[in-house]
Amino acid sequence: MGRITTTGLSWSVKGHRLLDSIEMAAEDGKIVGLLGPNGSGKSTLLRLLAGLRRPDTGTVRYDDTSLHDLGRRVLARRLAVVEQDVSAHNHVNVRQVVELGRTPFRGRFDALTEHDRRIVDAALERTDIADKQHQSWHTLSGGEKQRTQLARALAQEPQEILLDEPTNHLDIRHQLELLDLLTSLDITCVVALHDLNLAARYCDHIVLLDHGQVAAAGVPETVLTPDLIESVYDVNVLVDREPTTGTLRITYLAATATGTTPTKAMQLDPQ
Ligand SMILES: Nc1ncnc2c1ncn2[C@@H]1O[C@H](COP(=O)(O)OP(=O)(O)OP(=O)(O)O)[C@@H](O)[C@H]1O
Repeated sequence: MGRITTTGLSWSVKGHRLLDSIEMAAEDGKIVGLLGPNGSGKSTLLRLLAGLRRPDTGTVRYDDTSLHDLGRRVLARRLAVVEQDVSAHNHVNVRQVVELGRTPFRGRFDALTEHDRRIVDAALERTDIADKQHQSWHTLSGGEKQRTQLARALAQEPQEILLDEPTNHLDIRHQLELLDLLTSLDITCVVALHDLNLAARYCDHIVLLDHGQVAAAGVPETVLTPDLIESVYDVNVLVDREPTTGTLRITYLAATATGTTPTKAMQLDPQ
């Protein structure tokens, strides 16, 4: 089991409604993509799903239990969160960061067991970061930090993972590997993404946010249409299928919003 649902979820700051009546469902073992322009509410929604913010109205449910009724420790044992701005881990190496994933299963002063160590080894291998396990966290590249954070999440052996733009620092191979890995796991994933082609290829279900509201939700074919993409992102696109795999393919043609059209001054001087 690992179903996440929300009903009527709203959240405001200083009178500004940043999320408005969000209804969404992430079914067991599926990958749900949260899409939307900058500031549309993806990270905020992930924080509400993680219980890091309390909604003004509405409920988040894990299976049939509301987040409010799940104890912190129970939640920590089933839910992993991979945040966008990774908090600093000072004076620790990669392996020690990944070992943090075992914290919810240990007593405060308990040493890691052999079982814990095997899980940490497997997580380091699966995320291709094992060769850096003794390197200091603060010396890692952005992509290595992201892979380490994912390894920590996997070491938690969660039923659900929330990921905020987990591919933004990754090179192309590691982007594909990360999403292939998520696909291969039997874990419910809610993942904020900017790359519509990655979303089309890997997500079972997409929730498209616009100004804190759900503009559309469904399988990639029904959400990633030229009309919806233009109305939410102000970009003209061509949507077709990649001929060898048949995957939906989005080609960006031009920004349509007046504010984002290149001005004369931004264009190359022909002389
Ligand atoms: N604590 C806060 N106080 C004031 N405004 C906030 C707060 N948290 C979020 N916001 C605003 O809410 C909006 C949604 O932010 P959020 O980070 O959820 O967007 P996002 O879709 O994740 O954007 P991005 O793609 O840029 O990461 C933004 O306009 C942001 O400035």
